[in-house]
Amino acid sequence: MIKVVVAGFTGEMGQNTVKMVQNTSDFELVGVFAPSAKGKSAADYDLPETTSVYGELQAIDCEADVWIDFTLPDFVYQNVAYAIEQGMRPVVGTTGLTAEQITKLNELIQTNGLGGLIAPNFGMSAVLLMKFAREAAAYFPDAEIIEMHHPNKKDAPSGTAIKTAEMISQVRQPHTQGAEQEKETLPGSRGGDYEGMKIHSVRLPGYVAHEQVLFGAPGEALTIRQDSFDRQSFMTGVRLAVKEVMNLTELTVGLENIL
Ligand SMILES: NC(=O)C1=CN([C@@H]2O[C@H](COP(=O)(O)OP(=O)(O)OC[C@H]3O[C@@H](n4cnc5c(N)ncnc54)[C@H](OP(=O)(O)O)[C@@H]3O)[C@@H](O)[C@H]2O)C=CC1
Ligand SMILES: O=C(O)C1=N[C@H](C(=O)O)C[C@H](O)C1
Repeated sequence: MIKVVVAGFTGEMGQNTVKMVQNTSDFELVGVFAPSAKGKSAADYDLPETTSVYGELQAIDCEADVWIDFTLPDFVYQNVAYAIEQGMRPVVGTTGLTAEQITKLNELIQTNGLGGLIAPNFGMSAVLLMKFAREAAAYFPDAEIIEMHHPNKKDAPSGTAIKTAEMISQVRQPHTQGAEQEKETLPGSRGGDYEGMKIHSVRLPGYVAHEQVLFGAPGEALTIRQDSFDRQSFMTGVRLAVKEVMNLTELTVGLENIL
């Protein structure tokens, strides 16, 4: 039995994750954490009384094997560091961790003899989009990324878009795209810049999580697109990560590394 804590359990992803944990026979939901849950009980959320409900990070004292984090970019580092110090293996979906923070968390994991997984996207369509984009970029070095999400998303660009750009940059020489003397008459029109690639973030009602990578070359173009229409699309990956993290001995980044 793998004992699991879900941090961010009241959020969009947290609610889906709680259901997944409860519906997976070899997982046990031993704790849930969200600031708004301070002073609340399991009964307030229709959770079994064996599930501890926490509203403050430092109060979390339950014995657990895995910490699943779907919180917010501003708090994920402190949450995951605490979880590792409590002996839990992090499965991190929350985006926004810096390279420096990831290095520090990996050192903490090594010190505590654990393993962990960070995945900017647990969806198979997104994992494949990033792999295909890296393959295409070797032949089409001029690319722009458009990510589209629901209007409640706090960070831009998405972690998936940044990971996509990072993977493309493994096979692409940094270079500017567009006119040498281009002028933005409306600031921000050309989007964010990653080694000369442009990244654009769309936030609209009706969208959940979507990304397309546009490649252009003389006389031709290539577009690769993924769509997550429902957050259920992430749950297979999260379930796999919880099982596989028990065998990891370092902090692994990217779901593709455990497929
Ligand atoms: N890797 C992946 O596949 C995916 C990653 N994500 C990422 O997951 C994160 C969450 O997304 P989403 O569920 O839509 O966000 P929501 O805004 O719906 O939920 C955020 C959750 O974080 C909690 N929270 C707020 N502050 C803190 C804190 N200080 N410590 C702990 N928890 C806190 C909220 O609790 P409260 O009730 O107190 O407000 C809430 O439960 C984002 O970073 C997003 O990019 C999203 C989808 C897929
Ligand atoms: O905030 C979201 O919803 C999502 N965030 C992740 C990201 O920033 O890449 C993953 C997915 O796109 C959904």
